[in-house]
Amino acid sequence: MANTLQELRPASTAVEKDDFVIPLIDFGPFFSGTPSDKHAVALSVTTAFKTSGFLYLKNHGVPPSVVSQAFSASAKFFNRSQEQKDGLGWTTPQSNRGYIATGREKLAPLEETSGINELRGTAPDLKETMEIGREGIEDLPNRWPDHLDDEGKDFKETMLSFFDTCKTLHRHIMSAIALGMNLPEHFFDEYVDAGDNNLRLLHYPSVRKEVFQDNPNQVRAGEHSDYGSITLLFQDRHGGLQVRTPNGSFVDATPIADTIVINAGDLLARWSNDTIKSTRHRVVEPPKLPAQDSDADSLESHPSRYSIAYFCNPNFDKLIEVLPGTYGEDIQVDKKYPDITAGDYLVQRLSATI
Ligand SMILES: O=C(O)CCC(=O)C(=O)O
Ligand SMILES: [Fe+2]
Repeated sequence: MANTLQELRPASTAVEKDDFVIPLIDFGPFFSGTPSDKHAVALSVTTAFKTSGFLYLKNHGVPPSVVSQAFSASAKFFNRSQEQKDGLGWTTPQSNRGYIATGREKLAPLEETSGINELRGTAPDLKETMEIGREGIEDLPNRWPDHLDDEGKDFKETMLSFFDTCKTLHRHIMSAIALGMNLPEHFFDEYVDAGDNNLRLLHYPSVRKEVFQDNPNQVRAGEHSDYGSITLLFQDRHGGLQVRTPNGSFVDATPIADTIVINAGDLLARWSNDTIKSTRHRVVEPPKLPAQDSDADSLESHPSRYSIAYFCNPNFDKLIEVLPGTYGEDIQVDKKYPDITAGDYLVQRLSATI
């Protein structure tokens, strides 16, 4: 049995502050290792989700060239005129597709969404995003720029392919979670095969440093937890992502080349009867650079930052019932949540922030 302390220990540590650790996990053996290697990876992944709620993944099977192609198509998209982007605007939480201009969405913790309009006014998120949903849903078209020009056609092709690549990785990670929770490896397959996921391209425009000096509440993206099952986050090298530790302080989730930051969302926490944690995070002014890059520190503005978040969800029509093994008389834990369909849960959450 692979359940020894040694194998529970993740490969290495990516982020550490006080007792809070975000591991860097090598996913390679999950694909090609022995059954016991695979089990060890699964336990590392699940342990990370149960403790910090976050992990960094390497050897995840998404080639660096595929990631850089997605980043380059994203940068070209945000470089379009405001008029073209507004012409592809986001409309409703039900559709959750299209372009969202700076200041429209204000991410906030669930219990604070009532004050959201006030926050939107004083310190709007300094970001613009493009939301891409599952392709081919009747009445919910993606807002592609393919009718604009060839670059728009390339954008569509790149993003559809990236969506599928991420969808496959989602399935593998859910298999790892299943094994790590003593469920059959393919337990979640029927919950994730539809790919009701959301690909969000993010652009944090270049911003003058005095904006942060003048307003201590100013952030690039407000503190929040994600809504779905897991999020695959690809970040560029600029930094600014921070994760909240249990004592309420924040720790930098510093970019590590060729890794994906993966965090659990609220619906997975609920599904797991809160054995898995959905941890709050935010994006702030980038941290000061190391001495050798100090030239950039003397500039008046921070450069643009790009990131790509792939929000994974269970199929919208699936009923989410608290997972077996996370409650019951034998472990003396109550079932904390009633059943809800994934789609109903997610539309409720999205409606609160826009
Ligand atoms: O841009 C990032 O690094 C994080 C974005 C994020 O957390 C989100 O969009 O939910
Ligand atoms: Fe997030």
